[in-house]
Amino acid sequence: MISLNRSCFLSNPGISGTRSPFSHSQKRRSAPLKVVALGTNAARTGERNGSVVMENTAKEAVELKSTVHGGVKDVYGEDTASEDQLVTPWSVSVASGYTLIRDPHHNKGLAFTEKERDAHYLCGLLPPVVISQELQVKKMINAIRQYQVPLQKYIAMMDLQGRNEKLFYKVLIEHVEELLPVVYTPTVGEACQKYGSIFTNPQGLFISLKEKGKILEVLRNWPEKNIQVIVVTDGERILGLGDLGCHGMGIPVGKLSLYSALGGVRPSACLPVTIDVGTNNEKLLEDEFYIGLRQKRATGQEYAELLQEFMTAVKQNYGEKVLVQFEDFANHNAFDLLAKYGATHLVFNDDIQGTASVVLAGLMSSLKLVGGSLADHTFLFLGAGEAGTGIAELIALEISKQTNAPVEETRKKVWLVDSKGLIVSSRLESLQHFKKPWAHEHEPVNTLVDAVNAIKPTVLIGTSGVGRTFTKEVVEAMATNNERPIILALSNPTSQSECTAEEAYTWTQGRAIYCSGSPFPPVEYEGKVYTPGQSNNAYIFPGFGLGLIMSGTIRVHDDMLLAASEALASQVSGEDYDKGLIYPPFTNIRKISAHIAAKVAAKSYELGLATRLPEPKDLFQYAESCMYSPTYRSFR
Ligand SMILES: NC(=O)C1=CN([C@@H]2O[C@H](COP(=O)(O)OP(=O)(O)OC[C@H]3O[C@@H](n4cnc5c(N)ncnc54)[C@H](OP(=O)(O)O)[C@@H]3O)[C@@H](O)[C@H]2O)C=CC1
Ligand SMILES: CC(=O)C(=O)O
Ligand SMILES: [Mg+2]
Repeated sequence: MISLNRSCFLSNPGISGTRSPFSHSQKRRSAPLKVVALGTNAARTGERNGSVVMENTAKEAVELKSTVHGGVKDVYGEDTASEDQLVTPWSVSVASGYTLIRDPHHNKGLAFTEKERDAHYLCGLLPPVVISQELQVKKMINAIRQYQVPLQKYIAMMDLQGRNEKLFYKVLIEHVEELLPVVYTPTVGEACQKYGSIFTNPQGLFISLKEKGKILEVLRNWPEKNIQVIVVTDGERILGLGDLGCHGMGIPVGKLSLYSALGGVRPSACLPVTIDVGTNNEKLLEDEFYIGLRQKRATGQEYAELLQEFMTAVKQNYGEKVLVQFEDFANHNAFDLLAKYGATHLVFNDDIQGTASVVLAGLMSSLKLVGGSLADHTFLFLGAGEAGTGIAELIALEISKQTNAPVEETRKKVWLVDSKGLIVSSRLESLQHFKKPWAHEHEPVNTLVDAVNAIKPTVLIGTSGVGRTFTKEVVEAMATNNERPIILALSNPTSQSECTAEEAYTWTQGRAIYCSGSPFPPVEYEGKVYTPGQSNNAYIFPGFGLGLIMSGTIRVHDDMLLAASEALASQVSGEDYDKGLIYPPFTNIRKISAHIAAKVAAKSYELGLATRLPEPKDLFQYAESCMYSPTYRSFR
């Protein structure tokens, strides 16, 4: 085998003179290229058997260079490595035979044609029948439906992802409303809680304190080189389930599968990462199946240094334009990381910024049902952390843009309650920095129901992570003060929802405009069926990320979040409004994501933050054309 540097990979993957036994196939444009790591680093990759397959034809590789490639120069790191640095000796061959059907990027299972079976040494390795991908989808969804337990469905989907990636995405895209609750919230929450017990094949990259000093090397163990999006967690605030340590890996894996299914970012360009600095979850530390470091969380300088090394290595390995999405960090780190790396990297905090954008979109569209402008409303939050203050700030910013009032003024339309009661000026000294802008003049109020009665909000938003905190008394107070109370119970998973759909409709006699973070089924109340909406950042981040990537954006700007909100709100149809919905259905999510991507990219060009020039004429069409398709390719 011949070691491969990037320039020859991009210009001529069918390298002549290779000693691979399948070298004849390398001249074929659609042969599945296999990039193999050999030597010392490969030995450390263990369960990959030192061999991985990259999904790139020569044509695609050249296209990558000219389109959305993430600014990578020295893909394998060999050109820039100094003599004392270790490198991974990558080389290229063609996947075939047993390796091909064990390779999730290229495996088609029974859909390999006769011709492909002949050409790629598959004869005898598969039963005689050849079926279409459509039939495979039908078979898979039927199989998933047989499982009664959601976690079994999750395991079956993860197994499919590890076996046949294209089929996984085709099933997910074609049955998105049915399968989102399986691969994402609420089931992913249960999967994280039981991650050690259900763990079989590792997914994503685990970077623990043990890797301190060699994170760059660890990144280079990952088989894919053209990474465009990284979703990273340190597992400290997994949904509303608290510190799940290394078991938080389910979240980056789930979020990135939505990046591909909902936003069309190629799966090979996505990298899930869990930073393991320990856990303070005693139950996990005592759990014999726990997969992470068995120690208390590192904090302070030790934590900061690991994150700094990670962020530096990411930029060095993948370039300036790789998007790093922070996910489910605890708020004592999340705000600081966003502020620090927002100045030097393309970073996005989904819990602060993605959530803000999705909720603002819902509020914009809800005006069609309740009337008035945003400035006419009063907002009360239960929960003043990442999600709560993130949403609050974007609402204030939007009102400020609409009314030309300073944001310090428009913030006064928004009130927040935390675990100690209403945030008011007398508490200012003791408040965390992200709560301080919300400490308005008011006498202390201890309970949510008292806050509802005192503030008389038109919109009540739950971001507390604590279930059933919108009690009957609270919801009834909202219904007394408002003809159509807007009630958003955003906490995930379902068990943490501030109130159920049934409670919201029953306690308001069907008048509530209700959304939850995790989906609830329709509710029948006094002979009428009410369809609850889902207010989840999954509407935003896939399209938002696509917009950043396709425009080569180098920094995230708040105006892009506002653009994404407007784009999402514009996709709500008259039919949706008739049903009392303030979000469009997820069935159209790829179109919605393309609209969001186009508006985000347009804003980025306007702000001078996009580097992909010239700007495409039709950004919506361009977004659609960039999207990953899970349809099988033919191998010659
Ligand atoms: N639907 C969606 O798209 C999203 C949903 N979420 C969900 O939102 C929830 C919160 O996430 P996040 O903001 O990141 O978490 P944080 O930990 O940053 O914030 C939680 C906030 O809730 C407050 N709180 C906790 N318990 C109570 C209580 N009993 N009464 C009043 N306030 C309370 C905390 O108060 P104190 O500060 O005093 O401790 C804190 O202000 C999670 O369940 C998460 O799953 C998050 C992102 C997106
Ligand atoms: C949806 C999400 O990001 C959360 O609950 O944390
Ligand atoms: Mg999150």
